[in-house]
Amino acid sequence: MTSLLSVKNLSVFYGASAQAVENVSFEVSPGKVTALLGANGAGKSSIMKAVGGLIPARGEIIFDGAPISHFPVRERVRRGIVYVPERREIVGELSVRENLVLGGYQISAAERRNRIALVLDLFPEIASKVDRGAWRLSGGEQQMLAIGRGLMSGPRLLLLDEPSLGLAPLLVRRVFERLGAIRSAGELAIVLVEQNLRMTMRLCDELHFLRSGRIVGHKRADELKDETARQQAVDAYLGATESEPRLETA
Ligand SMILES: Nc1ncnc2c1ncn2[C@@H]1O[C@H](COP(=O)(O)OP(=O)(O)OP(=O)(O)O)[C@@H](O)[C@H]1O
Repeated sequence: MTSLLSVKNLSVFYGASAQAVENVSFEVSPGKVTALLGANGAGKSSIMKAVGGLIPARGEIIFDGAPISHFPVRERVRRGIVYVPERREIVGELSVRENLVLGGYQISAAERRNRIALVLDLFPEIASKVDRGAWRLSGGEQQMLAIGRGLMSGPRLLLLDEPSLGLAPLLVRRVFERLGAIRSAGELAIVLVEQNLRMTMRLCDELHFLRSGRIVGHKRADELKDETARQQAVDAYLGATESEPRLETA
């Protein structure tokens, strides 16, 4: 299958000498979920932000056959790439609806109304609170709003940075259920950064393991179906030399 996203020899530097990502290459096919796994500081968010255009990077980023490295965020969003950041960054002072409108700032008013209806359909938890201040939502609801806002522009590639961060296990399950629904609905591809390996396994097709800014391993989800295989992958790619491994296998 032709790739939707092709990342080639991506490197990210913070300052002249601090290299956070080193020659990372991977492909994402339309409609597939790709996970980036690794301990804290491995470079996962930096890769996502570089693809989303939020930070500068070296290397090639090809989206839908076109090089996009020189495009600003706005143009990447227009082409269908949306980054949903790790800490949600919803605007608490605005209502749930207004937050969704922000996500659809590039589309027509009619399209925006349709998209809001679709998002609220997908996330009934926030549908009943659509005219309330977003600050009143629970952590899980805020995460749903952040994902919903990401969906407003009708993306073809959603970059989801730790959607389960700080959520109780039941809410993690709910968020992942909805991601499963988004996934089965169509051609939307997702690149997911997650610490929860078990949930990620259920959702994703491909997994890339990162350590110190490099991809050190790759598995298809079907190669990691049983606990032993998962543990072996964690030990081989993430475990021993990381000072602080933080990958939930349960
Ligand atoms: N704005 C920044 N300025 C300087 N260094 C940074 C900046 N952002 C990240 N880094 C460094 O780059 C490296 C990779 O960070 P990054 O946030 O990409 O890792 P991560 O795998 O997403 O970590 P986590 O799971 O903790 O979010 C780390 O060493 C981090 O300290």
